[in-house]
Amino acid sequence: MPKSKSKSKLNKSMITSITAVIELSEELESSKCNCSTEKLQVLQQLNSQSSSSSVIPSKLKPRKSSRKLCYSNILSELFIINNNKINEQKGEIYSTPIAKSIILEKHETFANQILKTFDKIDDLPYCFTKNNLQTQMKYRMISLIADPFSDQMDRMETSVQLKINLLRINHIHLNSRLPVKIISTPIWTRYAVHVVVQDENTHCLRLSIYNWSYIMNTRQIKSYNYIQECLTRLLPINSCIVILDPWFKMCHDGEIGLRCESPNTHLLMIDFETRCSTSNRINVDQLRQWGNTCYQADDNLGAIQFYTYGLRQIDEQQEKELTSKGKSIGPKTDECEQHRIRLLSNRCACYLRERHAALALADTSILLSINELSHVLESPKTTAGKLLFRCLSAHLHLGLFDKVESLIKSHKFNIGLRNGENLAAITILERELIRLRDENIKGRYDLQGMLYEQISIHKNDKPPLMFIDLSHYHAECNRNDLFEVRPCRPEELTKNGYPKGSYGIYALKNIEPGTLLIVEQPFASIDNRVIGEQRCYSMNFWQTNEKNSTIEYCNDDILRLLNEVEKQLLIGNNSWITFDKIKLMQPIRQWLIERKNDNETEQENNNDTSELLDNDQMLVLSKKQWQQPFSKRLSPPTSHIPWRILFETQQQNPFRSKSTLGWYPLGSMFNHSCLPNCLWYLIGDNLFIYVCASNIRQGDELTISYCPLWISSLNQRTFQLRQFSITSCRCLLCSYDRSNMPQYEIELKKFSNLRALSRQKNLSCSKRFNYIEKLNHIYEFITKKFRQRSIGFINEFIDLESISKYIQYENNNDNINEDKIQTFLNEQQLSFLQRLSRVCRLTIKDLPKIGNPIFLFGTQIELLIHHLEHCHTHVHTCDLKQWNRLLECLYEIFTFKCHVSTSNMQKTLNDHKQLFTNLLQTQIFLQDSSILK
Ligand SMILES: C[S@@+](CC[C@H](N)C(=O)[O-])C[C@H]1O[C@@H](n2cnc3c(N)ncnc32)[C@H](O)[C@@H]1O
Repeated sequence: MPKSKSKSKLNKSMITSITAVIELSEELESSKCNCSTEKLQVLQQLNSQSSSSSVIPSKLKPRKSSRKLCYSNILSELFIINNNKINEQKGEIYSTPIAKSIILEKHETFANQILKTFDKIDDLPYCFTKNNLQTQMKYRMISLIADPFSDQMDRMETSVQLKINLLRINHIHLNSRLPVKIISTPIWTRYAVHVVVQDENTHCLRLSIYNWSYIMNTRQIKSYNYIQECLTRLLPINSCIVILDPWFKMCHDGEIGLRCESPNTHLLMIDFETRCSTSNRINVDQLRQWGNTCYQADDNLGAIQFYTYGLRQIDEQQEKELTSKGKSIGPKTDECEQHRIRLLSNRCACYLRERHAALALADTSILLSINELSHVLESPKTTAGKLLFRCLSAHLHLGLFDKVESLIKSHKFNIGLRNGENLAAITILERELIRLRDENIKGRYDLQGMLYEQISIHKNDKPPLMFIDLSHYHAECNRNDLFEVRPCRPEELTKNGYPKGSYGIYALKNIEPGTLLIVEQPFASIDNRVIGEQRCYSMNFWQTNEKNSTIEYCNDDILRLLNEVEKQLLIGNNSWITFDKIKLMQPIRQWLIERKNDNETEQENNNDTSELLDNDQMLVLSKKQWQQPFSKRLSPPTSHIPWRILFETQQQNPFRSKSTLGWYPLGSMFNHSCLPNCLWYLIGDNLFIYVCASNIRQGDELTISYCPLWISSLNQRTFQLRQFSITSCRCLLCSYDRSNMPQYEIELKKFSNLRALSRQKNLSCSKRFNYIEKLNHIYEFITKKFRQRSIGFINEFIDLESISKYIQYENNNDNINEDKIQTFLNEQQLSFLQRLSRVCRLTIKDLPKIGNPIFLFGTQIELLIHHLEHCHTHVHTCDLKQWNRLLECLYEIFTFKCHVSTSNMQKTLNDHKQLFTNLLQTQIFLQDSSILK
């Protein structure tokens, strides 16, 4: 494509984006939808044939990761918040509240408008919601306590009671409470629930509840109907709630209302809680049914809550009966026990689905504590059978393989397991037990099988239920005999440019390439493919610096993952083990240390001690302390953690694949290097990290790459690393590249410009060839000029090869350069192995011992395989054998010895081909630069 044409096309697309943004902005401004703090806007309808990308401005499309916008000025305009209005009214007391009828009428109009919007969404392909994360960054808190309700009750008791006409506008009333009654049906927009509330004086206000775990999208995406059902259970008309630290504000739409940013900590569902815990209001059966409804919708947090209410009611009933009979301990009634077993079994299923195996095991422990099981097994057969399996699964998930084996063999389990339908299941269980043991103890995984499964799962397939579908479940593996997680020493911090207080992973021994280090299951994860099919995109933005108004934004999937993190914490809060898992992740760890320092400083000040521990000493002390797990009975050092800290943790998280985004606490202790010695990939949501470089000596740091491998441009790598808060990487590659600036970058830029030109469609063969010759010239130049670089220009090598291959298969209609082209291609082919060896820093004498196997990881090996398959006649038989040995060795390393290659050349080639085809389809760290392939 000629330069001018491509430029005009670019301009055109920019104009489209800007126009659409302005249109959107204007629509937002003039919207009649006055009752909402967020306004739903629908972009013009696509005609059914046109692709989404032609209409949605590219800048509006959700990004895979959070990054700075180049259109920040336009967006600043678009998102301008009417601060003036807010400031005008700051602090004023709302002494004459607006009439109830007006508020209710507005609410109804809004409800109708929202309904229409939801209707419209079914017809319209895309819809955008703007979502300002500023308030979440400031006010949203994540609860870390076991019983949030009693914590809220405690806070309520010590707070001052307020009424609506005593509230100050734009003010957060700390240490206060506002008891209110629900007087309208709640309305759900995608981010908030709006409802009208009334105080004891019958004064009314709109209350907007944001970030409510009951209805938020987590790993599960909740349907509109399901959310409506939840809301009728949670906020029925006339029910009472208490708002803690009420925030009364002028909203963006000019309306005055209450805003609750952190309902899990600030909204006391007093009526809901009483209804669920008092047996004469809602009975155990009803609670179980509500739990089952949640469970069917895969809302396991909701289900756990209802089953727990049910169990509590049974306990209370029993206690009451016992005290009324004057007995301290007496026989439990059969009916009660049946109820209890059912509830425990169901709750256990939820815990297993959410991978809280320890909690699941606690729920099944009733089975282990009963000596004579026949009594339990008299309960409906299916319940008892299920509970037995759940008990075994919980043990399996915890890696207690020997225990599972002995339980299966034990007499008491046999009664329940060896009958009819259970027999088949037990056979499967016994088989999977062998596999899981191999995975956990020997680190042997069927990688190719797992990858294949991953690509063959259809996008809309629901993930299998883990406790039944054991074949999809994989054990964790942790070779902590080979490495340690420890704070970096001062000299390591300086050398690598890591921030103060950084941790890293260090080898405890010399480690061979192809050694598996960890297979980790996520703390929380989401399937990020689902979101691509959602019709509603939101622009989640926040200002990093209020003075210069830099606007950043992130994708919906990041918010969904953070909601999932919160959900995991809420589920696991009754055992501190859950928070314990993430407390070492950098931003969380630092926050805890800062808090500890603050608290101690405060204490010291109070004690009037002027002598403070110096900072470094404090860090060392704190680190030791954080490394120890919290005792089960002790609470974490803090009852709430700001959501912002979780957000920052996510900003440093490199672990995502084409299908999954997750938190891996151990994996996230690895630091980055552009020339790493370890590789990682996600298969499903299992994270694999293994050593792939040679020469790892005891004490060496083990590193991974956070960005795609083999990007030659230092600028590009720096840009990518910035999203992980790494401003200037000091690895070997970056240091070398930086020392050769600016020429280094200029030459690469020349290469990439020419590459773009050579990839244009509809070029004549000779023109394309012209570009290829120039490309080759630059490639040769940089290869020589920067020969001291630890690794050659792999991506440029791949590009050149694939463009040359393209020309080989292209119809050459102008015969001008035919001979020249053919000669060039022949030479390229003949010199391929030599050039590959040069770029991957292999020397023939090294064969089959590879200098550094990691250099061959990527599309370059695909090219090698292609070459050996199609051009083997050019290769000397003796050399061919050596290359085959090299490939065999590499295959073992890349699959960390899970798959052994045979000396059958064709098989080795096929194995590699399959592995890399599958990795390319599932991972994002391998760039498929061969676009013309
Ligand atoms: C996923 S964490 C890695 C573990 C972390 N060092 C810790 O102390 O827990 C990522 C963070 O580590 C630091 N980091 C990792 N690799 C780095 C590098 N090559 N240069 C500078 N900082 C790095 C950055 O602060 C980054 O945001």
